[in-house]
Amino acid sequence: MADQHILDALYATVAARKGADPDTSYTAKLFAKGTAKIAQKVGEEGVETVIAALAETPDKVASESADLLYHLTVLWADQGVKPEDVWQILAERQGISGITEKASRKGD
Ligand SMILES: N=c1c2ncn([C@@H]3O[C@H](COP(=O)(O)OP(=O)(O)OP(=O)(O)O)[C@@H](O)[C@H]3O)c2ncn1[C@@H]1O[C@H](COP(=O)(O)O)[C@@H](O)[C@H]1O
Repeated sequence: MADQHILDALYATVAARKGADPDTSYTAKLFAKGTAKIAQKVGEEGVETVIAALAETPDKVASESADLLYHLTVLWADQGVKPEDVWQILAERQGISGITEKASRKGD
């Protein structure tokens, strides 16, 4: 457990809430509302993070970022995306400059 990333642990908790009682679990309530609501929450938390950056404090950016990451893990579980799928993509990108990658897409 010590070397498990907190997002992996959060994902495991979130995924285990599928089918749980919406009266006692906020995550179960989101799953019951469905993909559109879950995706909407990710968008809202993203916007709240942007607002915190533009008009509030670094502490608020951190707490909105935590809300965003939590809702993103709910979206992953809803979509059947596992954290390791995302980690794999990030690992494959390591060492590849975003500028180089963008240039390789020119003409797509
Ligand atoms: N990390 C979180 C987490 N971060 C934010 N939130 C909830 O996300 C909600 C976001 O706030 P909002 O004001 O947008 O919520 P709201 O107004 O009720 O949203 P609407 O659905 O009405 O749009 C709040 O209710 C927060 O409590 C979280 N809820 C749960 N977790 C984790 O998920 C675990 C399981 O939680 P339950 O499913 O509730 O047992 C917890 O132990 C935590 O580890």
